[in-house]
Amino acid sequence: MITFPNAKINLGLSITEKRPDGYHNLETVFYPVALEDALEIRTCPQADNKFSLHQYGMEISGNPEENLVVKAYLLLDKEFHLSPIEIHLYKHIPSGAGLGGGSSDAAFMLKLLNEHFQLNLSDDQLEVYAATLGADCAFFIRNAPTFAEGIGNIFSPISLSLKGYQILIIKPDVFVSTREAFANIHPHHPEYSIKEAIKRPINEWKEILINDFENSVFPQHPVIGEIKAELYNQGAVYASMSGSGSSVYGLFEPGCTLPEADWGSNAFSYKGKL
Ligand SMILES: C[C@](O)(CO)[C@H](O)COP(=O)(O)OP(=O)(O)OC[C@H]1O[C@@H](n2ccc(N)nc2=O)[C@H](O)[C@@H]1O
Ligand SMILES: Nc1ncnc2c1ncn2[C@@H]1O[C@H](COP(=O)(O)OP(=O)(O)OP(=O)(O)O)[C@@H](O)[C@H]1O
Repeated sequence: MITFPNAKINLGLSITEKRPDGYHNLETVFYPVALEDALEIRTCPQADNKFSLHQYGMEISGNPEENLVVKAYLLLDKEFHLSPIEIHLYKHIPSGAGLGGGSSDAAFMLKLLNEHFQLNLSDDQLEVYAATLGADCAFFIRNAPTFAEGIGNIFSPISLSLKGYQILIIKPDVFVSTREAFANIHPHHPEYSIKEAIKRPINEWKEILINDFENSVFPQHPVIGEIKAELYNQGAVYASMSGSGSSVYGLFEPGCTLPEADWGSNAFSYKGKL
């Protein structure tokens, strides 16, 4: 059985307060994007090991046990004693990009196992499992435009459609640590609530929809801010860093030609439709 875990972008991201547990409360809108990994599982009842992981495409650091798809399998195996499986993961979503690639793989693995082994878990139950694997994971269970608060795990659906808009995502060859990005933030409540900002026409977002991480990440990695400026130069209606970086996206009017530019050596780029 095969599935295609997709990426997300953040439309606005306010870090509102630091919590006693060290995490931060935030507000953001998650929006799914059709940049996808591929994830396949096959049951191997006779296998000696519970799982084997075969990876292709972009490399991910860490041992198989640290891969979020394996963590997702072991989480459900603890409860439901699943058959051994072979996992094939093709990585196309860059890591350390703020695109939620690892989180998406984990959530899609839970959904895949639920279907494959007929566990009959509801979306609510899957979200609870997903939330234990990472801050962004639960979003990918329902995978629809969502306003998120808390540590990024309390959801309310929003009616927002960017259908027809085009997206260009650029990830320069720069690694931003999410943990460090949070550590450099001075939390505050936004002047213009993201929930309200998102209701305004897209051509007004430039002034009112802000990702708080840009202020702390751009000075350390100027190339990321330069890409954002270039996306506006080239006609983006809205441009922003996603999550804690290092990727930046631009939204472009339906039908316009997306820019071709030299985004720097080893930069990753993706063009698609929302
Ligand atoms: C910034 C976002 O990308 C917004 O979409 C996410 O909140 C980050 O999610 P993520 O990469 O899945 O983050 P995790 O792997 O769960 O956490 C990495 C580290 O970021 C910090 N962290 C994360 C989420 C949060 N709400 N507050 C935090 O302070 C913690 O130090 C944590 O140890
Ligand atoms: N299946 C996986 N795909 C990608 N990264 C994984 C996976 N499993 C574990 N990881 C680890 O998770 C870390 C972050 O990966 P991820 O792709 O979620 O990045 P991100 O861009 O920081 O996402 P986010 O938007 O959640 O901040 C990487 O350092 C990687 O070692």
